[in-house]
Amino acid sequence: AATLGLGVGPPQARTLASAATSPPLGHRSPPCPRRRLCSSSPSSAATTALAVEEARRGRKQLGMDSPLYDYLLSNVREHPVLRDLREETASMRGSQMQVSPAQAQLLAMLVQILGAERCIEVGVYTGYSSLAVALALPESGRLVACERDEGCLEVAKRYYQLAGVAHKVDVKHALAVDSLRSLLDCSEASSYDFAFVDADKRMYEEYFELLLKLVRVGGLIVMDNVLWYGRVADPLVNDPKTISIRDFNKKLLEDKRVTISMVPIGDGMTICRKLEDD
Ligand SMILES: C[S@@+](CC[C@H](N)C(=O)[O-])C[C@H]1O[C@@H](n2cnc3c(N)ncnc32)[C@H](O)[C@@H]1O
Repeated sequence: AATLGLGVGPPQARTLASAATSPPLGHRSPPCPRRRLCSSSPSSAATTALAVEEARRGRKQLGMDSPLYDYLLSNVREHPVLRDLREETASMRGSQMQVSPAQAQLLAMLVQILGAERCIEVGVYTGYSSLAVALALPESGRLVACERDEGCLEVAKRYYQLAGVAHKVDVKHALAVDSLRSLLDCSEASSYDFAFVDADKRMYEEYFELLLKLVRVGGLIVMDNVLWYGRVADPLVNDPKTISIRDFNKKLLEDKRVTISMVPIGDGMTICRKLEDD
């Protein structure tokens, strides 16, 4: 999910019906959707701007035109409480930060495939992705949810209650780095199955290193926004967040401690599987 610092605007998490009322993407996009992420295109700055605008308008899938995006959304199974949260969040500042329903569904499936019991999320916002993870956990499961914004957490906690999963979520209201370090100080290294990172982009490398200590061998760390609206592929875009994600992606490609899969869902998520302990 995107960050407020991007300057991208309001409601992204719309209902399927309201998403369907958006002007067709094809009216404004180049003939080949792949061009949206093509850095060698002479109009790369324009296509990057288009991707950012798409996010602002609630279009949460890079490189996909309107009918196909609507079709994707109509094939997502979304828990009714997740849908209510998405609809409430749509009117809130920063709603474009929320992961898409398709992304949340993938996160939940990864948790289920892993048989995860212990999870961490970095960047909760109003709780959409964390609620999807908590719903996928068994009754005995635990999700450590790290978020610095108290107002967002109030919304998230209300929805954990509504969905009957509040007992599974351990909310850490603090800077995420401090929360992760305190888990390590409490001897919780190599004890987590799954982590999802969706917070400040300039801290990705630090979060990844801390989580690599906290996650067990075979466990997953999923990093969001790795395609950053296509900005990472545009050599003309060199703001600090873009450079940070670009550098992070480059390092991850060489990192022998994990196997990786960069999945072009939403704004891009890289799934990392830990191979070894230090
Ligand atoms: C992209 S949003 C998360 C969206 C969420 N995953 C969802 O699907 O709704 C990023 C969140 O990270 C939080 N955040 C940013 N920097 C942080 C930090 N250093 N420590 C804790 N939370 C942070 C922001 O307050 C924001 O709510």
